[in-house]
Amino acid sequence: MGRITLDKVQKKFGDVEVIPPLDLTVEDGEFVVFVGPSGCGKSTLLRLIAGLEDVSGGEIRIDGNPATDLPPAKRGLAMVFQSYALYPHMSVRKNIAFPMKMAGMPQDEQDRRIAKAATALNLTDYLDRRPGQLSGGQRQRVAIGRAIVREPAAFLFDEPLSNLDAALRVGMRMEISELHKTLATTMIYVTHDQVEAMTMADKIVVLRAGHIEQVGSPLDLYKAPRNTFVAGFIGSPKMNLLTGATAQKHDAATIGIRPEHLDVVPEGGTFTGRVGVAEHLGSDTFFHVHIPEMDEPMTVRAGGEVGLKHGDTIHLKPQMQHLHRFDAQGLRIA
Ligand SMILES: Nc1ncnc2c1ncn2[C@@H]1O[C@H](COP(=O)(O)OP(=O)(O)OP(=O)(O)O)[C@@H](O)[C@H]1O
Repeated sequence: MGRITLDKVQKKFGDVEVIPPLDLTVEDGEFVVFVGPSGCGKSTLLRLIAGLEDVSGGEIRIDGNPATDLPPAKRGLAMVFQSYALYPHMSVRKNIAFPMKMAGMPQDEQDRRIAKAATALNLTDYLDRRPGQLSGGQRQRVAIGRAIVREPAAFLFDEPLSNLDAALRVGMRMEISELHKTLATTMIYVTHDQVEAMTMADKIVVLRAGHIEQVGSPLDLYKAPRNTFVAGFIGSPKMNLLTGATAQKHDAATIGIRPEHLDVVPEGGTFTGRVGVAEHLGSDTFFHVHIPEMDEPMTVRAGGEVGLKHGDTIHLKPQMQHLHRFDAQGLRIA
C-alpha cells in the first residue's frame, strides 16, 4: 500500500509562504515526479511528506491514516537523497542493514532482505566493500538498497541522480524505472530535469512558486499544456512561443509550436529566416533561426541530417495540427 493524499497542505518559513495550500493525491503504486524551476518548492513538498519539515497547515494522509503529526520514522516511507548519506566506515552490507539493525530485526530476516535488494540492484559482488571503493552510481544503488530493505509504503527520491555524470544518469534512470516495475511500490521523485520527468513518470506534477500548474501524464502535458509556463517547461528543446501579429492571425495572444513540429521546406513556408546556429547531431539537426519580425530566435528540430549552415536562408512550415493557442492570461484556448 502507498496512497498519499495532501489536503490543503501549506508551508511557511517565518512570514514567507513557500507552499500555498495545495491538494494532491498520489495513488498506490504510482510513479509521480515533482518538476519545476529552482526554488519552486519541490524539495520542501517532498520533505513535508517525509515528515522532515512540519506543515504550517493542512493534512497529510498515508493509506487513509492521518500522518501529519507522525515523526518521519513512523510514516513507513523511505527517502533517498542526492548526497547518498552512506556511512564511510561501514561495508555496503552494513550500510544496507543499518535501518533493520536499528529496528531490531532478526538476523536471518536481515540477511534475506539484503540478498534480495543486492540482487535487484546488482550489488551482490560489492557487499563487503566500503562506499569509498565504489563508483557514484554504485553508491547511489547502496542508498536505494538501504531504502528497499525497509519495505516502505513509498519511496521518496530527492534529485537522486544530480551528482552523476550524464551517461550514468541515463543508466540509473532506467534502473530506477525497472525497480519501480519490479517492486510496484509508490515512488515520488523530485527533479528539475524535465527529461527525467518525461521518461520516468506515470504522473508529472509541474510546480511554480509552490503552486501546482498542471498534473498529468507526460504525454498529456506534452500534447495539451494548460498554460504557457507548462508549455515552455515540458519538452526539449523548449516550445517556441510567438506573440504579436503572428498570434493574432490565429485569434490568440500567444501561439506555441514545438521545434519538432516545424518542417523545413525548399521554398515558401510560413516563416522565412536566416540560420543562426546549426547543431548537427547526425540523428537530428537543430537550427536556431532569426526571423525578421520576431524578437527571439526560433528553434527547429529537423530529423536526420539537413545540410543548411550558419547564414543560410531557411523556409519553415508549421504542422498546423500541432499549433497551441493561449489567451492573454497565458491559458490554453481549447
Ligand atoms: N529552511 C528554510 N528556511 C527558509 N526558506 C527556505 C528553507 N528551505 C527552503 N526555503 C525556501 O523555500 C523555497 C523552496 O525551496 P525548495 O528547496 O523546496 O525548492 P526546490 O524547488 O527544491 O529548488 P531546487 O531545485 O533549487 O532544489 C525557496 O525559495 C527556498 O529558499
